Amino acid sequence: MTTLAPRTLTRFLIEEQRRHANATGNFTALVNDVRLACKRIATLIGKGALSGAYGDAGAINVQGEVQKKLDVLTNDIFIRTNEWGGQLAGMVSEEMEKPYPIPAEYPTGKYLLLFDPLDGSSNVDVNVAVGSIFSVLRCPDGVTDPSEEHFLQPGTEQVCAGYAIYGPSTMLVLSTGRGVHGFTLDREIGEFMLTHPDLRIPETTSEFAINASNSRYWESPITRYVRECQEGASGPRGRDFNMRWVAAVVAEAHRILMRGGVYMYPRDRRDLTKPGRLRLLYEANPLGFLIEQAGGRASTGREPVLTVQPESLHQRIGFIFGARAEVERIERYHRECNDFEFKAPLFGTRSVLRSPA
Ligand SMILES: O=P(O)(O)OC[C@H]1O[C@](O)(COP(=O)(O)O)[C@@H](O)[C@@H]1O
Ligand SMILES: [Mg+2]
Ligand SMILES: [Mg+2]
Repeated sequence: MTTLAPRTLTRFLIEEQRRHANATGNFTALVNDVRLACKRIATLIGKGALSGAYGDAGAINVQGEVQKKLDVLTNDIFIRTNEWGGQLAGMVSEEMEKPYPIPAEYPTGKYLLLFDPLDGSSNVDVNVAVGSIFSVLRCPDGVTDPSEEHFLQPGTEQVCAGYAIYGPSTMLVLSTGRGVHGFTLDREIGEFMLTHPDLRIPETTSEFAINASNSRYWESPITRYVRECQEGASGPRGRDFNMRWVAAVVAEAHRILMRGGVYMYPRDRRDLTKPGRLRLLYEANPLGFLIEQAGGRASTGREPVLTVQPESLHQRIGFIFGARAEVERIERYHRECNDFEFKAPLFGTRSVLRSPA
């Protein structure tokens, strides 16, 4: 009697590596370290209130948000697990104002790692799913000590993107630019097993996600889209829609990769200094990369999110993603809407596909 070769993340990475004749194994080692960071975080989160790490850390991060103890701890886990291996030239995190340089005692490598170590951290204290989101970029040639400008690459440049979700089970979902693959952590053997190969997002959906408490700040294309969904079978869409809101974009992205849907955290008028809620470099870009790789669409409402030229490390952006036909409809509503908000120069974003104005 024989057993089947296990379809593990290790095997997936080695097979990816074999596809590249000149591969050094550095990228494989990098994803291995990210995986270890996610397993460490899964263990910590899984202890719940027993971890002793619930509650606020007593500090404010660069976003002006109150840090949770777990924000700080998970950031430290990402840093410590990834800094020593020799694959990275630097890191950027939601929780650190400046890029993190690799300490002099360790060798440096050719990749940049950008991450949100704990997404949806307000969910932790109520035992609802949270996750970690990461993006891998190439460090520009000849740069060994990258500064902010070297991280400001559009999402199209990502070598790899992924997330871990710490829910009823822990999953790691990633793409190296050849589809999106989901791995479930088998806690007994400590390995991620390929359980969801080649994820695809259905082109249409009857499920949308938006924080409706912000509706008074929305721009008219979003108001129109949501109103038409709410009008259901008797409205212009001719069918009923369902709504969800988990308050963790990683969990929303995961649901959409699993069963479809559309997510909106659009630019709005709540705070004109913040053109959107989500962060471009370590939330929208990696999740947008996965969504596009799964056949969906990721947009600001006005342009593909992956083509936006970043202007700062912690830049926020309107983010709309999911079922391709729905996102294209929302983009059309933005084109059709001619009100003054649409042209507000305050929100200018530069796209690599557009010549600068
Ligand atoms: O509180 P709101 O407006 O519902 O915002 C929820 C959004 O904020 C975020 O939680 C931000 O992430 P962090 O927890 O990493 O700061 C998103 O994941 C989520 O979609
Ligand atoms: Mg986040
Ligand atoms: Mg976070």
